[in-house]
Amino acid sequence: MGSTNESASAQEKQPLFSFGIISDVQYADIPDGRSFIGVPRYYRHSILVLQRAVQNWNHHKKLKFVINLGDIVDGFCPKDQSLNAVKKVVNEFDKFNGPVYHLIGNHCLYNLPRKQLLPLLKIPGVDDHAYFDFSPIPEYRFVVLDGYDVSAIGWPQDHPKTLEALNFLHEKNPNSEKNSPSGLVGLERRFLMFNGAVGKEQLEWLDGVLQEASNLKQKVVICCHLPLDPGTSSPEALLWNYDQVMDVIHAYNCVKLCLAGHDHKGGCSIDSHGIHHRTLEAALECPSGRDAFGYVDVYDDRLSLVGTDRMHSTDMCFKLQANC
Ligand SMILES: Nc1ccn([C@@H]2O[C@H](COP(=O)(O)OP(=O)(O)OC[C@H](O)CO)[C@@H](O)[C@H]2O)c(=O)n1
Repeated sequence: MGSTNESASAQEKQPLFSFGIISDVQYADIPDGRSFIGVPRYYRHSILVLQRAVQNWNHHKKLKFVINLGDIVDGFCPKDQSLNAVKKVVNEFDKFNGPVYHLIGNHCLYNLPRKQLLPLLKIPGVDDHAYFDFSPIPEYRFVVLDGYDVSAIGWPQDHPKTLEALNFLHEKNPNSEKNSPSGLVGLERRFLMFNGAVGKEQLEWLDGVLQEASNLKQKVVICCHLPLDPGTSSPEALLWNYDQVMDVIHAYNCVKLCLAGHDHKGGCSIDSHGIHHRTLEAALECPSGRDAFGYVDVYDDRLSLVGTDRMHSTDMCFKLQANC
């Protein structure tokens, strides 16, 4: 009897706060198409998904902020329309009655260079980097990683980061088309041009942030466009140095969830240290009338993703036996 009452009262517990989520809108004013492997993509419809998401988030009334996990405009957007397309999507996000935190993705960088993109997305990074953190309540901290810190896209062609990325790809991927995983085996299939890495300085910054969060007894949610755990993603979508990033994260006990986009089908996993990983289903892959967005209720002992339509709901307890 007691346990029934206890579980009823646990379910009635109010969240500490909630936030909205969406990923891979990849809007473009072009006809429907398909991904390289043939999955349908609805470039014009995706902005309607975003509009319905914003309506839903505003209707909720208690969402503290929204996180966009990246790729707001598709690489097939005609380049003379890129700026207007980015502004158009940002304008839709701005209809949310609260702050919106944007992450950059590869498709954003196919359209605009970092220098131009970051101010449009109001990303508070330094020196054209797109990593930052914020603390919506004293008990929680959000860490946004820049997965294209070392990357062959977005930086000027002669930039040291571009050269570092090209050298890395040359070493790791023998194909002349560096977006092709042909011949690469297992997790090596992540060494593709449309991915990137977290650089040394950013790794040191992450370590410092997690140290500080631990000292403050804060729980941490990591956000990165590129997934950080092979259990939640195809090998082709992983961050090049996901293992180095996870080594830093695993040195502390404060991280509870890693959120990602990029691998459009979505996924979830719990890693060897009990950290939840959740890759979000893409707005771009919603046919007419379908949706993929959600919000997360944050508690002191769990995070509960409430998904709409194609975005699955996921309850993420801070224990190994979480329902995922
Ligand atoms: N085998 C492949 C796959 C892709 N490409 C080309 O790479 C560019 C980016 O691909 P795209 O599928 O558009 O990237 P997304 O960020 O939307 O999705 C990431 C994946 O879902 C990760 O699993 C594009 O130009 C493709 O044509 C390729 O050449 N070879």
